[in-house]
Amino acid sequence: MRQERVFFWFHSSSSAGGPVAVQITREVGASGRRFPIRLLLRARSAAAAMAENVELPARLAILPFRNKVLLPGAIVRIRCTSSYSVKLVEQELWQREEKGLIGVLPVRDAAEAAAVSSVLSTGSGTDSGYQSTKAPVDALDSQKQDGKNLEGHIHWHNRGVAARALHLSRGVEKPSGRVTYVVVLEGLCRFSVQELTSRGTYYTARVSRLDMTKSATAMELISILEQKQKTVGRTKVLLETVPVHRLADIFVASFEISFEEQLSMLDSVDLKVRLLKATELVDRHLQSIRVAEKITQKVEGQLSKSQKEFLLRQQMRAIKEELGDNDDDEDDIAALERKMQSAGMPPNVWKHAQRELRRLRKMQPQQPGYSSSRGYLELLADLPWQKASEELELDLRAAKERLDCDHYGLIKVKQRIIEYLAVRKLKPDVRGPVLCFVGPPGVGKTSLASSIAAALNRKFIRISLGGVKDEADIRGHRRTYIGSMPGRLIEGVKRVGVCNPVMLLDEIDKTGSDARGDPASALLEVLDPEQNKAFSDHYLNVPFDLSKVIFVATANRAQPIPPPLLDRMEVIELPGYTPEEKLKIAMRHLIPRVLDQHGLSSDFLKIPEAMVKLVIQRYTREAGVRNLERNLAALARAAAVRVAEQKCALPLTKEVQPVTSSLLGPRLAEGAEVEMVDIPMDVNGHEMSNTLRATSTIVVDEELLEKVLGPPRFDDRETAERVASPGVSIGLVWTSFGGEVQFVEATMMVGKGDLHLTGQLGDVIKESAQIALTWVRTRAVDLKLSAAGEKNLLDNRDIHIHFPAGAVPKDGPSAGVTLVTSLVSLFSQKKVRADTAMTGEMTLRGLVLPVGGVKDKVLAANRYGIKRVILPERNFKDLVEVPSSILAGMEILLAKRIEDVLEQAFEGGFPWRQQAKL
Ligand SMILES: Nc1ncnc2c1ncn2[C@@H]1O[C@H](COP(=O)(O)OP(=O)(O)OP(=O)(O)O)[C@@H](O)[C@H]1O
Repeated sequence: MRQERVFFWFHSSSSAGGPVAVQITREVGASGRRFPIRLLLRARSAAAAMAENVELPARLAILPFRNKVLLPGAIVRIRCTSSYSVKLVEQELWQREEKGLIGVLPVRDAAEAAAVSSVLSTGSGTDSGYQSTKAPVDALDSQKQDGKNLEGHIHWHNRGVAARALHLSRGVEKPSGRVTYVVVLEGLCRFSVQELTSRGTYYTARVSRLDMTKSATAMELISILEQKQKTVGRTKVLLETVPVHRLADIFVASFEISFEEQLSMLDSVDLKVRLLKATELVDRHLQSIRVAEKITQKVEGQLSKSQKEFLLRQQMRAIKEELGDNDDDEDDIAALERKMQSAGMPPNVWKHAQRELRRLRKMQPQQPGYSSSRGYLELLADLPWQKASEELELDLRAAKERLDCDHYGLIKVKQRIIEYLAVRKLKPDVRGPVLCFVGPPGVGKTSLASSIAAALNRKFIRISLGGVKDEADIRGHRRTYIGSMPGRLIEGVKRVGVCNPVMLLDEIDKTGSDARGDPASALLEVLDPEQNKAFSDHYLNVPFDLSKVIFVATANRAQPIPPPLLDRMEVIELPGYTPEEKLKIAMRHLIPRVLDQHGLSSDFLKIPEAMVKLVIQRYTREAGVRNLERNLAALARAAAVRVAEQKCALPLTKEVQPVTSSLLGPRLAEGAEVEMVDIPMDVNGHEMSNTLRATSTIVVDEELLEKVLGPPRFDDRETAERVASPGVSIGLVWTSFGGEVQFVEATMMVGKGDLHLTGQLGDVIKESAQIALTWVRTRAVDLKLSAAGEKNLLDNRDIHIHFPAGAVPKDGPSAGVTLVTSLVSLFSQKKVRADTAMTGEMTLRGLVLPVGGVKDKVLAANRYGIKRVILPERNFKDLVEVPSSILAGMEILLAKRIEDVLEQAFEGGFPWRQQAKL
């Protein structure tokens, strides 16, 4: 058991008074366990008053304090274990009825005393000389030196303090049976030693009280002292209740001062001297506190806020570690904070993030909001607030080369892209229009956008908007929703990791609106350069700057795009490819890519041009090249299987040529030696490839084509078969897949003249059907469509018109003339020509209006092997777009009126000139 001193700092509320230290002594067990501190200040004030009236006996038993002074007013708790002190306490305090007084006398070793006495005796401010009594002591022990004897020569100080016991407790140690005491002593008044005598085991001294002398200056000093020590709480109570002349002792007792200073305080009997000394000590103490404060402030000032935070966090971490509270989660949060710090958020976002982080810190991981809060902060930390890919000086020639290298044809489109890039080069922060590539699937819209990104040395991200009907898909859900997420744009930016990517808004025409809001209006904000500087995502809840992003949009058709959105974009149309273009694309781009994707090279697989042509004609009927690419990939897969099989078979003999078991069989049967060859093979299998090169190159022929791709899916006989009966006509329409050939079938039965329409038709096409029927009915007589005497024939029949490919939704006005032709064919029972397709919108007056997508429509007819196309006359100028190679093999007929269409559509001229056969 040992003792330690504990200081309590009472801080003044005013700036003038510094902190006041109150010292308490407490015990520390052998194991290091600290016993609770009992603050005895309350007792002091009452005791201080009593000390004034204390009657000092002539003799006092003397308890020596080694290197320590007990001052009047101070309280100390000591543990007595030596026989000297135990005896003294037992006889003087324990066994007495009324609690007696004992004298506490400082002692020190003789050598030490000799060294200091000379200094002290001449020192100023001491009102009495330093005289020590030299006496041999056998066994002296005080509070600390348990079991240690004060042997040899020691110096007794000639002044001490009478003390009384405030508390006394007795203990018996087991198994030794040794008695110990714990005494709480309070210093009362000073005395001087007249004579020191040994009385059995301990000393007694004849003493005389040293009374202080009051002086006016002392009171003045006390008032200064009081000013300086404006304290709170218990210390204040102490100041108010303790007589002023005792304060000096009390304060000094609570300071950490040297033994010499303590002695000199003890020796200062005169109040004036004592207070002067106390003031000096208090001053010194205050100064040291102020200096310490100043230093701390200076250091604090130098530390930036974040450094300070870092230090505090480190401390907190250390404390938690000490408490065993430091789990992985804390580490995670610290890592998250580091990540947030390096994310480069703008100040307002950083503040917001800090607030959220503080919330997260207070939460337990099991708490419901924890993971959502964490996910949110992760997003904030992951978003590229500042991070951008470095834009190199744009080399237009290189960009052009890149576009040419990636894409065949598309000359106009590439030209427009180069113009766009040139403007960006001259004015990098230009708020140019958003490019929107419109065209059927597989014509290279996506790959063009990625080429733009490559040319600008920016990252590329594709955001699919197909089927997005909910505004929240674009803007995210508010965090109040369970499972809320950021919108696709913010998610995309997070994924790409830079704030200036090329962002492809794919299939912008496929967004729709419903009760859950309008995604197009959110897109308006995104595409508006004025607004996208502070794009607000509901989940993110803080603005994000999208102005550095280059947006490119794609759509299959421009028509469904809401006009305000279309207005913000520059539409670049990519029409479908002609068979020749497809062939070139396949030979130059698709085949090398497909071979590469399948780990093959042209040494293994050769697809001759003629075969590619066959694939285009017989296995695909599309505007783009996606299916073509798919079919080529199927060929490559089949080849890969063969090559892999050959790899297994080859090691049998090096003479195997070609590697087939049919050849190998007879040779082995003849008894030829089979020589085993080791074919060295590196990691990429190059050696193997070289060996195989000589042996087998698969060349695709018609047979292999059918084997792999199956029987041809399309041929030119289809149209002839489908228009084999009256009532069927061939139209050309424009769908999201580009130009298409659309058959229209009409039939009639006895009824009330109703019109039935089937085939997933939209409102516009339904209305076209009504218009067409009305047109035909009103002209039935002129057209000689009804038999004599059966004027109302058409009124007594129900008409059913069906558009095959019933699963595909259809809409648009350009089926008008096709519908009329189909009805006329039905009523006249004449077949339309199988080699003729038509397109054109009609009105009730019968005019054929110009239509859009002429090039695509002509290309579609070409794909179906249709040789004649009837177009409204006004579409004449659009024919320039149609490649001459296509036009060369076709007959384009221009119609001014519907009658012109009818005249061309039927075999043998005008059907209405003949008698209708109903
Ligand atoms: N002119 C071309 N030159 C070379 N390759 C092309 C060309 N046009 C298309 N391709 C290739 O065809 C494939 C399909 O193109 P892409 O995915 O860009 O089509 P898309 O028009 O974006 O289709 P979707 O509308 O379905 O998104 C890609 O592999 C692309 O490289």
